[in-house]
Amino acid sequence: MTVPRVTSAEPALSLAAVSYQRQGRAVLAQVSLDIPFGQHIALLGPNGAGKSSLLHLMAGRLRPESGQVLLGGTDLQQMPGPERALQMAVVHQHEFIHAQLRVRDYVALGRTPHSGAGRAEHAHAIDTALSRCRLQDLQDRAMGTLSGGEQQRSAIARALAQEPRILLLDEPTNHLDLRTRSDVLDLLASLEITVVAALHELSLVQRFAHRAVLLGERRVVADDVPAQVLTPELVLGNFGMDVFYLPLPHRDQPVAVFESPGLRPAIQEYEN
Ligand SMILES: Nc1ncnc2c1ncn2[C@@H]1O[C@H](COP(=O)(O)OP(=O)(O)OP(=O)(O)O)[C@@H](O)[C@H]1O
Repeated sequence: MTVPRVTSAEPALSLAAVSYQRQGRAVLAQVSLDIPFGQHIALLGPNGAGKSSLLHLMAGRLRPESGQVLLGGTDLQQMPGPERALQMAVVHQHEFIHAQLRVRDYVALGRTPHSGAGRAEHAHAIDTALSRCRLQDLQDRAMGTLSGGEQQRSAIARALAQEPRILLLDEPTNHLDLRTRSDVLDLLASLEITVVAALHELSLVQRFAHRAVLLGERRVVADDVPAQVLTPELVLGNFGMDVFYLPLPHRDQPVAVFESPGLRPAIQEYEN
């Protein structure tokens, strides 16, 4: 079966009234989303809101109870895995890491769907991915000897070596130190492909996302530009935190700072 080439006239990924349950309990109900090509989306929500489940549904790893997930107009469930892998790469929250594998060989696994490519093409894609994730110096190390952050960067490099048109990531900044976290978000922001990333760090959303989708109570609570989703009302209602926006001279947008509501009287007193 050949998959129609995805064109920019239709959404890269489309969820139509997708419902999903685990062990008889509804996790997502009637979720609909159209994700255009090149858009970067932050998938937000408190623990257990269904972010990972939604990413697994988008990746075709889970099957909806009802509704459809379409990749370039084709139902993902009808699309053979290798065809899907030519278009979409996934970085899971808990990647299975092959401890004995060299970093370069692990990243090269991303080339698996490109069976028709030549040696030079593979090498170029692997070198580019290693370089973008600052892994050139580690490429001969065994994966099992890397730190959690280095393994995370390797998992992202493997996904980039796949040269996908859509990249799905589940909490890609886990395990990363401050500098690497910032680098990874800048890297994601620089990608000219569709990116959907589940993120817990709300203060970083604006660094890479054009759009934020907030999940809560099995459905999409808000879906808009990040500033319209990370409003004080929605942040308090969904995360139980206050958000303050601080202008900084070197940034175009104010920086979001999250505080416990218990500190509100002290902050208001300071502001006055
Ligand atoms: N294998 C499973 N069996 C049963 N229930 C599950 C399973 N995996 C997830 N769930 C439940 O499905 C719901 C959604 O989980 P999911 O992991 O999608 O949320 P999440 O938003 O990604 O959470 P987190 O931020 O904690 O990673 C939760 O209530 C969770 O307990």
